[in-house]
Amino acid sequence: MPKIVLASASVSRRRLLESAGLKPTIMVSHVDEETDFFNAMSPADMVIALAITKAHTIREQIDFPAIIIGCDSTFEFDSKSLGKPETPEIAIERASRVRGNSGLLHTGHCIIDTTKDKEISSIVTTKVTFDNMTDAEIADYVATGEPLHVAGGFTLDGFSSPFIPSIEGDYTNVVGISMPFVRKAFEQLGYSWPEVKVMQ
Ligand SMILES: Nc1nc2c(ncn2[C@@H]2O[C@H](COP(=O)(O)OP(=O)(O)OP(=O)(O)O)[C@@H](O)[C@H]2O)c(=O)[nH]1
Repeated sequence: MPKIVLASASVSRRRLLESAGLKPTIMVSHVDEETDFFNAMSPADMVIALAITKAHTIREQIDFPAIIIGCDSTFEFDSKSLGKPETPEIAIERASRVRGNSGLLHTGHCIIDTTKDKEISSIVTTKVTFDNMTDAEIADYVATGEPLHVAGGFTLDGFSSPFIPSIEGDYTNVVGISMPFVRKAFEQLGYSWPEVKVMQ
């Protein structure tokens, strides 16, 4: 039985898999995402390219039967990709722009079955709508530090949840990995969900 390997440093992704009963082995790809090559792509193309790169980077490092899952998320607003804000100033500027508006949270997924040499890659997109946050609410939210390290600078399941009245599409996709997509991908690879849950 192959191991499930999550090619990600994301605690949110690990938690999503584990809370659905999966037992992933974590292997961080350390892929450099901030290159001109990726930044020149559209938001949707970038997350697929990065998910594939992360999964293949780990593919080259392992010699045991595995199903490798690579992901990348970004928030598309005004046709631009808003990744992790990294600084409070950028986080405040972004929140001021997206308040009262909607954007698209794209997550690229790449799933490689090394035992069958098969690979499934796809993007899942969720529309996220923000309430009108006051300047004080934005400052208070950014001061938590949480938005600095997440795509788009918001957390649907964290401190910004009071400011997101609606989403259209998959909730888990926003948090970091689309679990309905993962289940379908495993089915396409020939594994039932109960089988997947005993892989480790
Ligand atoms: N909990 C939570 N995390 C979010 C949300 N939106 C984005 N993220 C996280 O933001 C991060 C997006 O950055 P990525 O570059 O895709 O992933 P990473 O965390 O750098 O980890 P790698 O896969 O190793 O690159 C991921 O960890 C997502 O789980 C959200 O609403 N809730």
